[in-house]
Amino acid sequence: MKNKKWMRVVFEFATFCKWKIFFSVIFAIISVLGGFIPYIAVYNILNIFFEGNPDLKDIIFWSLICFLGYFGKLLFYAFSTTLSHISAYSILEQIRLRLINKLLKAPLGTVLNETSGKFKNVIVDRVETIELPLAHMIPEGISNLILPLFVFSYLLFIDWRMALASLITVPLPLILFSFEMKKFNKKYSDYMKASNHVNSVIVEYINGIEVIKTFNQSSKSYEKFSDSVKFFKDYTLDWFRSTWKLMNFTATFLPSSLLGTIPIGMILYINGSLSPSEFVMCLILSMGIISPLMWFTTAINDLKTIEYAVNDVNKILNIEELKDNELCIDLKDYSINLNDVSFSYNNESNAIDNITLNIPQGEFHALVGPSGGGKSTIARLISRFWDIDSGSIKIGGVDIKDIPLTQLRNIISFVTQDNFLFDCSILENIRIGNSDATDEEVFNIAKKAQCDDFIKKLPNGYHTEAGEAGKKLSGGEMQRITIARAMLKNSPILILDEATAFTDSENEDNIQKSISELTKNKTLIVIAHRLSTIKDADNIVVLNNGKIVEQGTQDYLLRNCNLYIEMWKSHIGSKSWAAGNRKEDFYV
Ligand SMILES: Nc1ncnc2c1ncn2[C@@H]1O[C@H](COP(=O)(O)OP(=O)(O)OP(=O)(O)O)[C@@H](O)[C@H]1O
Repeated sequence: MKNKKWMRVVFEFATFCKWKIFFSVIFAIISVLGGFIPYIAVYNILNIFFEGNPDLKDIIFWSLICFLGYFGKLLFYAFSTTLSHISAYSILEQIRLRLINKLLKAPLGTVLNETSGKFKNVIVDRVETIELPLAHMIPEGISNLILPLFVFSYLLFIDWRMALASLITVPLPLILFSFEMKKFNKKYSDYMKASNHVNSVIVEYINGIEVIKTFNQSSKSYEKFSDSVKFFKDYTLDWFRSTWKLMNFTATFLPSSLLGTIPIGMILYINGSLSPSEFVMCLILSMGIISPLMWFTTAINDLKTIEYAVNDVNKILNIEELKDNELCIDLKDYSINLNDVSFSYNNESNAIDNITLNIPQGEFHALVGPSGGGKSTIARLISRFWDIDSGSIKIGGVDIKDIPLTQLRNIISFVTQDNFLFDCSILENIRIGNSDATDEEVFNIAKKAQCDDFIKKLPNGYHTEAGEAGKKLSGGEMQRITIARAMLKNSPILILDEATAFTDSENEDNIQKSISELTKNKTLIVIAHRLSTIKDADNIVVLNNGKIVEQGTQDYLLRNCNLYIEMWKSHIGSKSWAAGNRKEDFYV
């Protein structure tokens, strides 16, 4: 979807419920007609009185007509608003489904690069702001536009001079209002910026509350928070102050049509060109023209709200999707080949520079090197979080761009240090790895992943909710649950990105046991800072500044690669330091 105008986008989403919208419009028009009937009835009742000798039957008859008109108006208004609300919520549902679908099809890297708060803000909050105006636009817009037109036409029919007199208060506020509207777009855009800033500061404040308290930053960060809240209040009040005189003048002067109809009506009545019933009727009708039109002053604001929300939605819908294939491809094996691969995140410097790497099926390869060397980037590119800029990445001899994304996701398991648990039971959290797995299979896998013992100790065992359990689980235990999940998935290629990064040695031991179960007979890529965890790898690739410095077995690297030797020494140093300076063998 290119940068379409926001109204077109709304219409596009509205097409699938077009009949509901159509009938909402029809019912709104019928409701307006119903609302117009009392005017006719009142005119007739007035005539009966002014003609003298009023007949009670006629008055009751027109009163009933009046009542029926009101009843019809309310009934069809209810039908119209019901349909318009159903349509609005259906449109919201469609927008949200399209957004979620887009996040699935967009490059994972692009999604992860954005803060989750931003997506949540658009998908939940901004989309919600569309509902109210959208649901009320049809019934209220139609009745507030068509009813005054009918009333004005009826007024014209009774006496065209009184019809014009009823508009006497319109020109001045309209001219002043149109001047004010010239500034509206800019003011609204600044208002939205200030509002978004407050939102982001609040989200940052809540997300970072632990750091704020730990580092005793409460007064400083509170200042940032209170400043932005104050700025928002000041801006909104300034805008309000700059317009309140005009708005109040418009709100009181514009609907005062009696200022025109009473004096002109008096003159016409005295001249004898307006009967008493026509005079009274014109006064009543004139009061029903302008007030409904005042609704459009608030509708301008509502339209802007929709415009901004739809534009935010559009930004997400415009994210370029990864090209995908439908048909599953036969792969000869699960080897991985990177051939002359280069990739840059920002089109400036290459995070990965002309990397060539062959990982035969079933082998264990490790990526090591200083921070920022490109280890995680290689892992993400093999999983196709992003498409590479040049070269090729093949699995089983097939370019990963030609492998359907669902197939690629099935053959690769990516275990990172972010142990995300969904808000469901531990059992279901593990079952995410394979939704067809039976409870027994989940229990067995949990045993292999060294999870069974601690899960059983939770209040409801495997049925404990992850949120409740999360507070009682250590980082290492959560890690083993995600490893169990990956074991259940049982995909032929495994990527472990710093999987043991933040665990103590006791936990590391358990994790190592679960990892060795997980990795049996798999093509394995491990990114690790703890070199002891990858010392048995078939091949260790040392990366620095996006390039391969050297590769080989641990023995080979300890003899030939200075960078690896330095890394190994510092690893051994930190290990022995952690163990109370007990010197360990150089080869652990
Ligand atoms: N999402 C991103 N957007 C932009 N640049 C990125 C992104 N992720 C990484 N980089 C940059 O790419 C380069 C390689 O980063 P990468 O995360 O692959 O290194 P690494 O070797 O895994 O580092 P570490 O050991 O610290 O995790 C770095 O210069 C980093 O700043």
